[in-house]
Amino acid sequence: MFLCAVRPRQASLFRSVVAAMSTGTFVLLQPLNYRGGVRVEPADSCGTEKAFEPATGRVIATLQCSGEKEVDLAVKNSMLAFKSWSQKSGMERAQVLLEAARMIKEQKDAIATMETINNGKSVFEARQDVDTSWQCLEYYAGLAASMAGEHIQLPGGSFGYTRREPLGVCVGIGAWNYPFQIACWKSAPALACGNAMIFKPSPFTPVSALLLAEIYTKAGAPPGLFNVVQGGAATGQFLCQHPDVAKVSFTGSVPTGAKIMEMSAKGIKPVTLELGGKSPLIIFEDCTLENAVKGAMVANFLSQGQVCCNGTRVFVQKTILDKFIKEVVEQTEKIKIGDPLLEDTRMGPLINEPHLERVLGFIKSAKKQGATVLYGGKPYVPTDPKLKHGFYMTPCILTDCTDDMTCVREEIFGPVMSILSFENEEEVLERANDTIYGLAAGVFTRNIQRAHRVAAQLQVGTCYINNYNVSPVELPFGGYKKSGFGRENGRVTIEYYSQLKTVYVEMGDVESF
Ligand SMILES: NC(=O)c1ccc[n+]([C@@H]2O[C@H](COP(=O)([O-])OP(=O)(O)OC[C@H]3O[C@@H](n4cnc5c(N)ncnc54)[C@H](O)[C@@H]3O)[C@@H](O)[C@H]2O)c1
Ligand SMILES: NCCCC=O
Repeated sequence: MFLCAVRPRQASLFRSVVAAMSTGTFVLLQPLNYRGGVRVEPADSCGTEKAFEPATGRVIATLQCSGEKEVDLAVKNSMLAFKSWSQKSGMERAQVLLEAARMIKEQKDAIATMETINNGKSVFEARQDVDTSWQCLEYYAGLAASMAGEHIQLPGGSFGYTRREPLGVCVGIGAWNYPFQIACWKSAPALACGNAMIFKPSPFTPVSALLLAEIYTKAGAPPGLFNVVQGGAATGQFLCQHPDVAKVSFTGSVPTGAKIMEMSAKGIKPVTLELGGKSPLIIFEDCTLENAVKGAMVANFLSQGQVCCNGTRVFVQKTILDKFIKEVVEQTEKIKIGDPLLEDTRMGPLINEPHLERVLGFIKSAKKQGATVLYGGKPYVPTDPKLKHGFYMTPCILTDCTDDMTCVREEIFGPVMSILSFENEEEVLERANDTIYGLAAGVFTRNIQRAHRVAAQLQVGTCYINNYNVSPVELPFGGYKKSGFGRENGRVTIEYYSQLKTVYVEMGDVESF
């Protein structure tokens, strides 16, 4: 068994160590909080949490959940960093972000390996997540120097101008499905705007945010600019309720999002909420079928189906239903399930045992409600003996689904595709929009007018035309309805991490009463 104890200045050692690692060998012993530019044990704790390697079911770390005192220390430390960082020019901030992006690129394989060990997604996918992470840092580095206000001419030679200013210490709270990417997508725009950030990863995936923290420090960020506190709900609450926290950006479930908003409302803090979904994917008879099938696979089985924007309600026009089902089953049979660190694996384990049970429970209830399990949906034990306690299942295709079934209404967050049929555009639009969620949607058609007409009418934050689950950092990402508000990525996110000051300048005399 390999015991890894990596210190901040040992990044190159870390790289070679991780590159040499295989499934079933990693144990993390060093402190998991990051404050003031170094790893630290929390000053106090409110319990412990275990982090697993989903591929083997082994515990890789036991983390101390940060208590109120540790959260306060992290906030004070970040406030100090904010003082100097907020005074820097956009170009100066950009240099740090660009250097951090360069280091992420250089350490891509090591970061992806670590992510795979802690999260279970295939290393093939984890590398793509690392790419969208450094790209995000580069993107906001590019915007940092061009952030500017306006000059407004007023009567009598007086004038006004606006300054785009940072908010202060921002909190980022992450979900477990994209641990490194979420930390980057929140911190890059926050830091580019001149804020400091305290990030709390999910207790299931505490590891990769620390790699990012170390990279920021090495890239020249002042100590405390990006701190990491570990813990679960209680630690998250301490962060949201702290009076010196200026903003909370949250990624996670709808019920937790509601709590975050409530806590933030008490402190009049702006929030960004990136929440769950139950997105529709609409496949018209005039699509290119091969692309539509591939799109449905990407929309459902990426990251073992644990993706917020997955298109899990697959509406297929009746005339091509049989053909589509035949093709999608054939493609699903080919998915290689197993050790996520192997190059040709495309489906690893789910995040943990309770979640696996929950997903299997949805399939059971779908059967009870009349759906047909056409393919998969069963626990899976890989042949490799070291994987026998991992949290695997076969990808599942449900047919004969109806709009009122639980599997069609609720977010399953696992590899379960529900196929529904439809007759015409008007009908499918009404059904697609009949949900509390509004994160994403997809439409496959070769009719250009129809594609844009449908996209305009879908009540969602992102609509993919003839593709699915593509996340270029230049495009804003976020939800409508209960899938949240605020955006990540794109130019618009600058507005969510900054505030506007108006300055009035009098050029004449003050008129008296
Ligand atoms: N829209 C998006 O961009 C996006 C991206 C990824 C995941 N998600 C959603 O996230 C969910 C899965 O993630 P999850 O299971 O980690 O979600 P979750 O809501 O259980 O937890 C998310 C985070 O919130 C913390 N937390 C839990 N209770 C809290 C509280 N009372 N106060 C403060 N913090 C608290 C958790 O420790 C974790 O860090 C799914 O619904 C998925 O769709 C959304
Ligand atoms: N790749 C971005 C999607 C994150 C949602 O879970």
